[in-house]
Amino acid sequence: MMAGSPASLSGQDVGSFAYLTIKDRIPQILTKAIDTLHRHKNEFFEKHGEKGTEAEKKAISLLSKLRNELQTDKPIIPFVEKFVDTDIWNQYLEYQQSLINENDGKPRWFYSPWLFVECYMYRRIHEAIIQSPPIDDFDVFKESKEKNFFESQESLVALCTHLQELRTTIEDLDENQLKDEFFKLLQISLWGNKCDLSLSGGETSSQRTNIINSVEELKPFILVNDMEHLWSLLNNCKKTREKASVTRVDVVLDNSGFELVTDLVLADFLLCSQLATEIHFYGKTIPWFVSDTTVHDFNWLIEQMKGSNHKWMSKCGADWENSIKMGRWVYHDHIFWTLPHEFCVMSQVAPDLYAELQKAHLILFKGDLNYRKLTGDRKWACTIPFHQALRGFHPAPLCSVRTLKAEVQVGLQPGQAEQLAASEPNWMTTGKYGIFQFDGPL
Ligand SMILES: O=P(O)(O)OC[C@H]1O[C@](O)(CO)[C@@H](O)[C@@H]1O
Ligand SMILES: [Mn+2]
Repeated sequence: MMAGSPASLSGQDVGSFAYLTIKDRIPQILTKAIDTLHRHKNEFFEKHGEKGTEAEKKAISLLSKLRNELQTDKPIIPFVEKFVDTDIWNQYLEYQQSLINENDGKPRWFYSPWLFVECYMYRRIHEAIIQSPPIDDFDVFKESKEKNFFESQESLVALCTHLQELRTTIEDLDENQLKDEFFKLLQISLWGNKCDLSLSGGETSSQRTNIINSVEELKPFILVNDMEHLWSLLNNCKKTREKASVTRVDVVLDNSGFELVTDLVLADFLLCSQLATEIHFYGKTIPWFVSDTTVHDFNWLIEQMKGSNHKWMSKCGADWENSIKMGRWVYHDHIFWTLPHEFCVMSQVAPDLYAELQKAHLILFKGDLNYRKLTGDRKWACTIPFHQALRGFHPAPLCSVRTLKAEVQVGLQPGQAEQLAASEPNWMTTGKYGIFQFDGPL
């Protein structure tokens, strides 16, 4: 731990959101994963015969064992199955062990940092699956991610229609109108983050109302609003860039389904408004926090949209496929995103990724988990500056776009947190509030 940084959020604090997540939400997610495997039994048999049935049983028994370890607060055990990140994970487990001063103290579910044990849980789900060939490429969360997409159809159609209309008039917009549109699509992408499936324990959390009409009403719930900085930065790039030179915006993606579409709509707008010339996306290499985007989800969603019988939705799908083909959109994978590390160690743990991010003019970090990793998921006072909480993580100008779902928030005005807490004790964890929090030279 770096000197001067506060303790990590953890299940030690009985009654905290971290505690309740480990006690209730995580076991619920495990139970759901087990149930999903069970329901796919016939499919595994049809595909692989007896071997498929055996694999299903094995995966279920590994997950049941995991749930039992968690519920009885057993020590965190090392990973056994060889995978690209197994050694790094096991080293991290040793590091967590080294932080414990007691003799023979072992990292445990309710004792260790919440960020660590929650990431560990998802990595163990992955281990259970890869230990169970031939179903070792099964994504236990795929179904819920797809359901979220289908249940949000109406709102997505409205969003795609809005984007396509905007594209036909974009040339005629003056600077102020363009800025208004930029702000609108940013806010849609922010509120898209309400729809993750991990907070709801894997239950559906789709977008059923037309989000475009809600943007104005939701404005009072934005606690930190640095949208103006994002505009000045990108508008400046646009005005000063030479012909053929690049303005690159990187988006560290969060959830698939509705949220992903809001991110892609924003990305589309950034290119057609010429606020950016290139967009780079980062997704997860393994199924993560239920709804996080993997490359399969990314491609699946674009394919689905392309095949939609709604004219504008299918146009979006086709345009986006083309952006990828032309290299204006680039998708990146990196194992770092599914490690438990705080971002302040990225330059040491994943220097290649850090170097990649340094090429961006602006990085958007979507979602709550990314915010927890940006700030280290620590008990910061709500008023300490964001820059300080980043503890040296400054690859490029960056902005967190997240709705609040964990008890960490920095950079608030004095008194702001107290005022919120007085009227709403759970203001930090319901996803009702959101932030655009920027760090970078102004
Ligand atoms: O998809 P997001 O916005 O990263 O949110 C995932 C969130 O789910 C939770 O883990 C709940 O378990 C949050 O606390 C966590 O940060
Ligand atoms: Mn997520």
